[in-house]
Amino acid sequence: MSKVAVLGAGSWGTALASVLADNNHDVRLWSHREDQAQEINDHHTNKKYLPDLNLSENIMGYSDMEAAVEDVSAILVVVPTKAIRDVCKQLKHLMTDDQILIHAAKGIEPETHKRISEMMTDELGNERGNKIVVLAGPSHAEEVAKRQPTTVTVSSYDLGQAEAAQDLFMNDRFRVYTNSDLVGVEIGGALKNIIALGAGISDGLGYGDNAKAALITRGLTEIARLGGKMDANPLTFAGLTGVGDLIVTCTSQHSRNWRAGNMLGKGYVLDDVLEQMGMVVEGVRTTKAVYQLSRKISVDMPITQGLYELLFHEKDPKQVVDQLMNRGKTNEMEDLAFILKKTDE
Ligand SMILES: NC(=O)C1=CN([C@@H]2O[C@H](COP(=O)(O)OP(=O)(O)OC[C@H]3O[C@@H](n4cnc5c(N)ncnc54)[C@H](O)[C@@H]3O)[C@@H](O)[C@H]2O)C=CC1
Ligand SMILES: O=C(CO)COP(=O)(O)O
Repeated sequence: MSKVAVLGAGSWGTALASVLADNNHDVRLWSHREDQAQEINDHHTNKKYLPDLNLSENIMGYSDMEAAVEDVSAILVVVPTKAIRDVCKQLKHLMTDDQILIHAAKGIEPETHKRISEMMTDELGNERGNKIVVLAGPSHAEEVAKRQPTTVTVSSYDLGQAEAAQDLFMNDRFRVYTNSDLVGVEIGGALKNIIALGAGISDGLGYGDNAKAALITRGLTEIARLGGKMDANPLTFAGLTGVGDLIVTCTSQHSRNWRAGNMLGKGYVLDDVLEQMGMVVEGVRTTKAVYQLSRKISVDMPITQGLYELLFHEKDPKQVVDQLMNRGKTNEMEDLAFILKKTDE
């Protein structure tokens, strides 16, 4: 079996480390906090992020990145989007060409509007960048940690690398598909967090299932509209990393984005919500990034726009709902036509 380094010991890094350990790999779980690495080694727990999980003896905590990545066959980066560049800068001089590089983060960078693999490529160079694998899909850490059935997708410009990642993770509780559309997989994974914030707000306001179904469906349309413009394959949005992740994040109380939205809908202010969450809520920064990007490349994204105004200009949630409901008349088929056109090509 292989040695694998997992960089990032939050909830998702820890859950994925457990999947790897179940597959009998030797897992080095790196944290930038020494006390956390110590807790993993001394108590085989990571109480802050997954309080009910007893970690396998196959998982060792590391706070020294150099030691964590030495001689491993694969490196998995699982930190929030805002820490990706920092981690890659440290990693650049420590990794070797033969190591498989996977990331499992979901976000778009506000300043540059870049996807995670693009940010990593900036830091690590094109040669390395072309081999990066993304792992995404409907997968809350809390359920993966309990070994509940979960499906994800891995994608890379280099299919061989994606298949190698599939082999590392796949087991009878954690089913891994490949998909060659890296852009679509990353866009779906990042943008569903925006819509999940909206779904949480809708629930927090006391609206029902009709409103949530509308958000999910119309949210998917605007994700696919932006994705189409970014050269994603629109069919990807019908898959696990599109509608699959949208459903789980908009409907699960495990979702940090849904929970943050729910508090906003109940009237809490953003700073207090983020402080109370204590874990990353990627949708907030991604909303800003995607709103700006949509303006730059002229893609109509009314839900994202409403959420941007709510999050960054303190617009009242009810006013945002009114704004969405009172938009001009639209023909649904015309709206979706570009998907048919794209898949015909
Ligand atoms: N939690 C989940 O169920 C899932 C999360 N994800 C994605 O995985 C990524 C990580 O999320 P979570 O693990 O949930 O976050 P988290 O909030 O549970 O943990 C974040 C971890 O990153 C570490 N960190 C923060 N800044 C750092 C830095 N500058 N350098 C090194 N480490 C740093 C923190 O100490 C913490 O261990 C996000 O992009 C999230 O969207 C994707 C799928 C599922
Ligand atoms: O990406 C996720 C599930 O697939 C996790 O979503 P949250 O960050 O909203 O918890």
